Amino acid sequence: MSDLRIRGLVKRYGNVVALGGVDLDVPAGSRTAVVGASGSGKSTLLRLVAGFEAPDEGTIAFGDELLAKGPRIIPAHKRGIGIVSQDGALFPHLDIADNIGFGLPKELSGSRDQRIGELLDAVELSRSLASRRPHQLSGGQQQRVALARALACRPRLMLLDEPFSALDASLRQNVREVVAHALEAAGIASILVTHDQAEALSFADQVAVIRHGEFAQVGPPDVLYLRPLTRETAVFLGKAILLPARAGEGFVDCALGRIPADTEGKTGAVDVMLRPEQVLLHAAQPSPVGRDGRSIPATVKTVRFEGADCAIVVEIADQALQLALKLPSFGAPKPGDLVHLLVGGEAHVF
Ligand SMILES: Nc1ncnc2c1ncn2[C@@H]1O[C@H](COP(=O)(O)OP(=O)(O)OP(=O)(O)O)[C@@H](O)[C@H]1O
Repeated sequence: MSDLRIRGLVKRYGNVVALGGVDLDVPAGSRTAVVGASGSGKSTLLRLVAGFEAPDEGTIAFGDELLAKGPRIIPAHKRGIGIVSQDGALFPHLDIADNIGFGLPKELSGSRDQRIGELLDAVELSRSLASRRPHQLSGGQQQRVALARALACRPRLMLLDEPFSALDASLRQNVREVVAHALEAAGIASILVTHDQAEALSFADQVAVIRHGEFAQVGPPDVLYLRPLTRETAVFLGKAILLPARAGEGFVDCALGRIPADTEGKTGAVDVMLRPEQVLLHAAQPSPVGRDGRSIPATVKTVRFEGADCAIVVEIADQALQLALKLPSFGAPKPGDLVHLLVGGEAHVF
């Protein structure tokens, strides 16, 4: 199986540059997520890869096979690419078996039922649902049928266009895991477009952050989350604590004391980023460790219960600095409590 290679892809709509020259490699069997705000160019990229539209410039290829070279394109139905859209787009007048069977080659007639059964298994749906119509299934079940239908023709790439966005939060995670597992089992590469950062980070091996038609950063999810190239990407991907600091070799001095950091040759005044979950909170000891030690005394200002976690604001007294943290609700402190802050892991230096 070949990798998908996108080079210098440009798409304009009149004066609007929807894609400003993007490069992307999607290795065979891997999962890529493209995440960006509304209007950033996600759907445009998907439409060009699917073959629904032609680029103005650039190439899309599988190995040596060119799918698009500027406006000259291979049509969508000859690309071997499957698509699952936001609403699943199942045929309402066909039952589930026929919806899935729609994608199967005609010559398969004898083993058709067997294959439909296997596809239902692959997306973890009971075979007993085969005779129902789409409206007799839940939203999550419908999306799994949509995936089964798209898997039926054994595509070399699956495009997932916000397929989980209409589902409620707990179901979304479950369907996402089923989809990821089914794609992995079938060895099919995928591109998920989403505006949901957590979804992108948890689904993919590779995440591309798109902004104004260009990739701000492409890489493994943990690298993007912990080592974003810019502050903008840092705050787009999750809550961030941004602090001024002075960098030495492998560490920084900041309001949270001296902490290890990926300084990579940078010295002097820098900005650093920590994720809130890196700041751990301990009940104050009888003799607090001072700023020159490893933990920093602080006062809890507010605690907001959010279920499993709670949002806590602490103030580092002598710095008049407030930090917003996230902690497990179980055993959380109360407003007014004196606590110690201890940083886990490295700070990221910009
Ligand atoms: N057919 C079109 N004609 C004119 N402009 C378009 C067309 N399609 C997209 N655009 C513009 O191109 C830009 C990128 O649009 P695109 O739909 O790719 O964004 P998106 O990231 O998918 O947004 P959303 O998350 O809201 O779906 C936007 O500025 C949009 O207005």
